[in-house]
Amino acid sequence: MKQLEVVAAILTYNGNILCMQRGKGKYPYVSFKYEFPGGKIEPGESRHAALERELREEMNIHTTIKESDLYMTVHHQYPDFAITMHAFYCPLSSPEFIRKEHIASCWLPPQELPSLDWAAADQPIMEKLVFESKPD
Ligand SMILES: Nc1nc2c([nH]c(=O)n2[C@H]2C[C@H](O)[C@@H](COP(=O)(O)OP(=O)(O)OP(=O)(O)O)O2)c(=O)[nH]1
Repeated sequence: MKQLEVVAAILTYNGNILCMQRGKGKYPYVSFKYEFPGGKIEPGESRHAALERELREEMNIHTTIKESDLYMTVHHQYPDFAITMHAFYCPLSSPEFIRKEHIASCWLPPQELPSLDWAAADQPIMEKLVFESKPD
């Protein structure tokens, strides 16, 4: 079974989180799902360098990711492959980006994240963001 190692960014600005919608792809269960932008780590690449590269390539976002900003790692088994996904927290100083690969995007406050149709691997990350945003 193919095993992917993926990095993804929880991009935040003004208390909102950037949600990106994938287009149609090879696998129906990830097609059109919402996700955190990122992608596969290339051989020899560190996690933070991979994520910085993906954000530049996919969105023209130039930012620095620190290993200490790791928010959560999830393992998920899809029908045709398994992924390990490392999600990094990444506050932005500007909400500007170019949507090069996704078909839609939106900024949402954490409590509204469950209104979108997320990729299954993202579900635990999304739920943690919602939980941690609740007042005590
Ligand atoms: N980037 C990203 N990928 C995710 C997330 N959740 C999730 O299940 N994935 C899956 C979808 C893809 O099958 C895989 C790798 O992401 P990717 O963006 O490089 O995938 P891709 O297949 O579009 O890339 P490519 O092969 O065309 O280069 O991880 C997520 O939140 N962000």
